[in-house]
Amino acid sequence: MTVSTAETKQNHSVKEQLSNTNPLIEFQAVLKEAIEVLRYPNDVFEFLKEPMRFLEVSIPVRMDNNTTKVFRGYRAQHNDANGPTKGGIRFHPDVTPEEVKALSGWMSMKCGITGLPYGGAKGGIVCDPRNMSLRELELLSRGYVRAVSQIVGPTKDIPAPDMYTNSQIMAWMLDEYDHIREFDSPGFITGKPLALGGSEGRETATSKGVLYTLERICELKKIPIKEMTVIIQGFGNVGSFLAKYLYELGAKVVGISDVLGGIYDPNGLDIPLLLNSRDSFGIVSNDIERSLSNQDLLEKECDILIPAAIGGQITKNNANNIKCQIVIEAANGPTTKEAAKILQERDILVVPDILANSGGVIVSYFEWCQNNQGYYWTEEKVDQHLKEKISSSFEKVFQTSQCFEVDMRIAAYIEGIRRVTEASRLRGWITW
Ligand SMILES: NC(=O)C1=CN([C@@H]2O[C@H](COP(=O)(O)OP(=O)(O)OC[C@H]3O[C@@H](n4cnc5c(N)ncnc54)[C@H](O)[C@@H]3O)[C@@H](O)[C@H]2O)C=CC1
Ligand SMILES: O=C(O)CCC(=O)C(=O)O
Repeated sequence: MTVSTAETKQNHSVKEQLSNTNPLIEFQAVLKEAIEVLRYPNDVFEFLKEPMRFLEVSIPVRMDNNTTKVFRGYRAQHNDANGPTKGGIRFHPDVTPEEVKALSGWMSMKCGITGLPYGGAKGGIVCDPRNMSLRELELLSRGYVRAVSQIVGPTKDIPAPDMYTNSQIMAWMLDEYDHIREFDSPGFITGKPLALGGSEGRETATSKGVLYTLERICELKKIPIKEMTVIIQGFGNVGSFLAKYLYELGAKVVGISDVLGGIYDPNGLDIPLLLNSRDSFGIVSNDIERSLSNQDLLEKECDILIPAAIGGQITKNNANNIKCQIVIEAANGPTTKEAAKILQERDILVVPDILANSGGVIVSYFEWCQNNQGYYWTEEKVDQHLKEKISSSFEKVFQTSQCFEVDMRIAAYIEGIRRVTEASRLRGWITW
């Protein structure tokens, strides 16, 4: 697959925008504010601002043209006081150590809010999977597992899919781990195919979680979803299922995008057609015209804006131009702290990533429980438990935001920090 000029331009402008945002600094800034609201000592900030463990590895891969290419890979384990660490693996050309560290911190917060018996982790490999063959991807996936095998495992650190990784990549990783350990360990990784011990409902879990969060917001604001206009940035695992569910519920999805640009129609898009024309990387067929850039799409009028692609999309540069009532963060880290402040001043509600997209890790937890028990649930059971867990997490964060008079992001961090620090304190890792 070759990269088009349009894509190069799009990537270039995204990079320019991202160059001003460092996800680790973003994570640390909100962490610090939440710790101050809690009146916890600064030692807590010093303890949580970086992952407890960070591994950087080289992965040599014999490419199809017979040359050897060496890829950089990372695994960050933020805090394991509450249990083994948990978090996805991202394959993306722009992966950086700072991004992986921040993503691991966000995972700790997510697991804390939702009360899962995990700490946060995240992995990443600097690569462009869209320009690699299946054979090369398999070798890279297996090489990554060999390189990190000492620090991962079903009771240590459990990976899962994230951007540009999927159930097939999880299957190769599981197989490699089983070879190294010499026994069958389905609980090593989640988001794997059903035939290898995956869970019903994991593929759709993140988007369903976002949907349940949105339903709660609509109830609170007393606006029916049917009357909503929605824009979704990103049409991959999260964005595409979300578009499908919203369309089925009668909402008007007026804009979507992929890495190549935005597709917009104020009368509503033909979502079934777009779903049929997307590839496994969440890219819609080139026959469909992208009338505007990703950045322009974010500034179009709608009721609900859902960033569901990459981080650093809503910044101080465009926050004043956003024209919606509610932003639901399906992606990790799409809104910078400065931008969130501007949106709050403009009375735009932001539902934070660490709450809104926690459906993925919640169902990954159910998958791990099923693997440990060797007993598998129906999709209805998975869905019912997901709804219960995300709804109770939402109520907790909402109450905390009222109680401390803070926005939902700070409230979500407060819940995450409380749980991580309680376990760390009981273990004697921090004292005050
Ligand atoms: N898959 C999961 O279970 C979870 C995913 N997330 C987050 O949701 C977001 C999306 O993840 P997935 O849907 O799994 O990824 P994916 O790889 O399935 O899809 C990514 C989508 O984003 C688009 N995209 C890539 N680069 C872009 C750019 N520069 N500008 C605009 N669009 C771009 C792609 O074309 C594709 O449509 C990520 O931030 C991820 O960390 C969060 C929680 C769980
Ligand atoms: O399913 C998981 O364990 C982690 C999903 C993830 O990486 C995320 O929530 O960002």
